[in-house]
Amino acid sequence: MPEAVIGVIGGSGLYQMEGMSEVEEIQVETPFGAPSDVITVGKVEGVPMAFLPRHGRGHRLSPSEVPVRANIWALKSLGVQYVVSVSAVGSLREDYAPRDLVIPDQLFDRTKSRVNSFFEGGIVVHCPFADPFCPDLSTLLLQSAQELGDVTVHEGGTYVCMEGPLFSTKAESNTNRKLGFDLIGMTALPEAKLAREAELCYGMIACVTDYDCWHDTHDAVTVEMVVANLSANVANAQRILRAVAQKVAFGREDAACQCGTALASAIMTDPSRIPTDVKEKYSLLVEKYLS
Ligand SMILES: CSC[C@H]1O[C@H](OP(=O)(O)O)[C@H](O)[C@@H]1O
Ligand SMILES: Nc1ncnc2[nH]cnc12
Repeated sequence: MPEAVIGVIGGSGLYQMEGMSEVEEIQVETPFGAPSDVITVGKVEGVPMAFLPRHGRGHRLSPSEVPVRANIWALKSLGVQYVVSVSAVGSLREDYAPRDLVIPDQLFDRTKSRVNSFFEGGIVVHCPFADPFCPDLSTLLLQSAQELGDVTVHEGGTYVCMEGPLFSTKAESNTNRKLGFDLIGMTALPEAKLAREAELCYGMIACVTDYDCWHDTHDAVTVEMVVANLSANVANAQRILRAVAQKVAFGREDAACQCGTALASAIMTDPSRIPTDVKEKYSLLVEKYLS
C-alpha cells in the first residue's frame, strides 16, 4: 500500500484534490467497514497526500451516515500523521462572514446518535480531549492561510457540531449564539475524537458559507447558498493544503504536540485481561503500548 504523511478529508464541495500527481485510487478495508469512498493517494508539491471525500463522490452520505471510524482507520493505515478537515460551516457571529476562512480551536458536541470511540468489546480507553484540534497543525494552517495574502482568515472559534441533517431553527441558532459558539456544522464530531484516539494531529479549515438563520438581514441558510459560497472558498482551501503539505513533509518526529502519544496513559483495561482477538483487532492503534 502507498504511504502518505498528510490526509485530507474533503467536506461539502471538495470531492477531489487538484494538482495531485502520481495518483492511485485505493479501496481500503478496515475492521469498521469501508470508508466513504476510495482514497486517492498521490503527491502534492512532491509530498505524499491521501485524499478522502467525507460524503463520498457525488455527496451520497448524510452527516450521520459518514463511516467515520472507517475513514480515520483507513487514513491511519496509510501512515498518515496529519489530518486536515475542510468543512463548510455556518457563522454565529457577525465578524466571521460568508467566504471567510476560520481555523477553529474548540468543539462542542451536540450530536445525538453517533459512535464516539473505536474501542469496545473488552478494551476501555479514555483519551485527553481538552484541546480537540492539534495546536501545531492549526498554527501551520493559520500561517499558510495568512501567507496567501488575499484571503480573510480568522484565528480560533468554537464549532458546535449538530446532528442534522436539517439546519437549525431560529431558537436553536439564537441559543447557540448566546452560549458563545462561533461556528456550526454537522461533521467535526466524532471525527476529531477518533483522530485523537488514532493519535493523529487533526486540524480544520472551516469555510464560512452562511449566517445560519439568526441574522435578520440575511436569508436563512439553504444548500444553494452554501454551494455558491463554497465554490469561492474551495480553491483557497486547496492553496492552503498545498502550502501545509510542504510544511509537514518530514513528519512529526520533533513535534511539540501530544497528539502522537494520546493513548500513552489512556488505556484503562489491564492488558492481561484484553482478549487476544481484541488486541489483534486494535493492533494498528495500540500495539506499541501492549507488546
Ligand atoms: C451542504 S451544507 C451542510 C453540510 O455541509 C457541512 O459538511 P462538511 O463539514 O462535510 O463540509 C455540514 O457539516 C453539513 O454536513
Ligand atoms: N448553517 C449551517 N448549519 C449546519 N451546518 C452547516 N454547514 C454549512 N452551513 C451550516
